[in-house]
Amino acid sequence: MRIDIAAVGRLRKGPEAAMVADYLDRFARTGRGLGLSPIRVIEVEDKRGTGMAAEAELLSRAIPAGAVLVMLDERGEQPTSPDFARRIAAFRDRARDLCFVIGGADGLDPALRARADWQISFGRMVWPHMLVRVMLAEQLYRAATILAGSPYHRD
Ligand SMILES: C[S@@+](CC[C@H](N)C(=O)[O-])C[C@H]1O[C@@H](n2cnc3c(N)ncnc32)[C@H](O)[C@@H]1O
Repeated sequence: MRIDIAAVGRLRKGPEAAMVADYLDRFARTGRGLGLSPIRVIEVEDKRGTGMAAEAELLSRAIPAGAVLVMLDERGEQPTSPDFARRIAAFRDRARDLCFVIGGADGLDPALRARADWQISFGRMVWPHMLVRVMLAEQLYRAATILAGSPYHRD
């Protein structure tokens, strides 16, 4: 199963980039025996000033055809980590690829959000999009450890 993260903006070298790289590296190692390919991050230009619609256009072009669209949005569903892992496994078992989408400073264009197959939230507070990348990378790694039965996650 292929998992991509399509995100607005370029993550510069720094603590967030180091954390994302670390979690994605751990995911790649844990996911190898689980039928989960290494995660690819696709960055699109931050079009602050020209509006969300321009970013939505770039994101639409970046999203792989046929992928299940999982949008990150504070208004979305709040699954537990084990539920998140189970849902990923269910998509994998149906041979579906996933594309997680993270908006820019203005958020995700409503027309793009309307295309979501699943909207997930990391709580009702709004987080900076670069931190959301770190949180998503960690949750994906956590999901892989849950599916692998390793003791990283504790309820
Ligand atoms: C700074 S936020 C944009 C907030 C924007 N004002 C809005 O109303 O959507 C940038 C992106 O980070 C992600 N994000 C921020 N907070 C989030 C949360 N609590 N749960 C899930 N994703 C979140 C979303 O993808 C959002 O588009």
